[in-house]
Amino acid sequence: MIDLTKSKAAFEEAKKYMPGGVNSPVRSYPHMGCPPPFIQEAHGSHITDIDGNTYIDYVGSWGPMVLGHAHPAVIKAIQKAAERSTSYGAPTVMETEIAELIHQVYPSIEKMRMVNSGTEATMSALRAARGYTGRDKILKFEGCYHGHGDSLLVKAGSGAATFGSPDSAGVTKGTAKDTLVVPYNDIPAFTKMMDEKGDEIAAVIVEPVAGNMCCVPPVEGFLEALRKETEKHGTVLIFDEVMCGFRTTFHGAQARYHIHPDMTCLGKIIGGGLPAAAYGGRREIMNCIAPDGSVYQAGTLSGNPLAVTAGIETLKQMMAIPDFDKILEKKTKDLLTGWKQAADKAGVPLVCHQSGSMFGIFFSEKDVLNYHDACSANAAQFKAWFLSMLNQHIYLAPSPFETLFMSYAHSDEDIEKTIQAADKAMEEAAKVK
Ligand SMILES: Cc1ncc(COP(=O)(O)O)c(C=O)c1O
Ligand SMILES: N[C@H](C=O)CCC(=O)O
Repeated sequence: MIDLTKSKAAFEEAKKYMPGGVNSPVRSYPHMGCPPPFIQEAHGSHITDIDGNTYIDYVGSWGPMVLGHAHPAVIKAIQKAAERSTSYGAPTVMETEIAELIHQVYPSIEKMRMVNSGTEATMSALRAARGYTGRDKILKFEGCYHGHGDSLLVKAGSGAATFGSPDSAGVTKGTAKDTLVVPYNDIPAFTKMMDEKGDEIAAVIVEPVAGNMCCVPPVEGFLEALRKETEKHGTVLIFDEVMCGFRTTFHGAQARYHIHPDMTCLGKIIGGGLPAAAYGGRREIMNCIAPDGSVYQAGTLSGNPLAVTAGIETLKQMMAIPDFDKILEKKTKDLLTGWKQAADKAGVPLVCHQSGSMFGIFFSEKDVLNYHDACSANAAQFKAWFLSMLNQHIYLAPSPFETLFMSYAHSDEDIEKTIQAADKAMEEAAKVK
């Protein structure tokens, strides 16, 4: 068993001053039966806690650390930028540089605006879509998480699902009534809703690869149906690629599935581990944003020079490695193949999902296509698996609703060690019904 004495004490102290002792709920290790390791530092594929335990990390700060932690080139670029000041609140050339870079990789993003979090990106994209169409309603999918904006905390995934509060308290009935919800991957339910209400719906927002009910890729025809129906009804189609952007493929889910959304939200990787996100899309829609148009959206720290520098350096490092996304996809596949073999050996039914370098497993006999299926997976087996992996120094997300991430820094040796640990962890899961 790993020793978490110092983390336990730090957690108790933190709980005196912060709700749940954390600044984001899932970090509190809900229902996992151990305190969260409090982190000291992280390098490459490894993360170390204040008790001195070092783990192989598959959380990667929930996605951004695609190059691994403390990548030397990214750190150097941030240090140099910091010497020139940490914020200007005024335009810089580097903001145009990152917008051009992103446009190159995501041609559907003709114009974009930088913000500080994925939450701001989706919230602002929805406001833009409402301003552009003059409509109030939006449609989202059950189990998808788009950050904690009021209108999106309806049937939400991620921590909202983990804590059993997918419909958050504090969201007014008035706000919630404008959010329509349909099961993910359910083409008939979606088409029916669009037939009935399509002309009132400003935007359909979707995680094109869902990553907040663990990892659930779209079924064949789902994203195509979204594109077809939104076009028919003059509804803005928003791809929330905050998580799956640069991971499903370097060019996102929109390239993998050949769908051109009207708007895209990005985050995580584009800040290189610092707070940055962006929303953008068709020029005609983005021209509605102030100061060009009447949809207001602003930010004191938007386009922050440290975050933009870290983002540009991260993207450039990724672009400099041929087949970067394919390399990560292969590492991920190798890992999941080993986990599946471990599960088969232990007689544990396991469903493995992957999209590029994002991945997840379900303790389930049948495939998982939506939030209902994800909720039906065996939570007790997940807990046994998770604790065994942690005790073997493998750092996974402490919830069956979260996705895991591979980084370039993960070596073959890391993957081999993680597969060996899975042998024992699956045996532990097998003991639980
Ligand atoms: C798909 C998706 N959209 C939006 C968000 C919100 O981003 P943030 O946590 O940066 O506000 C997240 C993650 O939290 C996410 O996974
Ligand atoms: N699933 C969330 C984002 O992707 C995890 C981040 C958080 O809630 O802290």
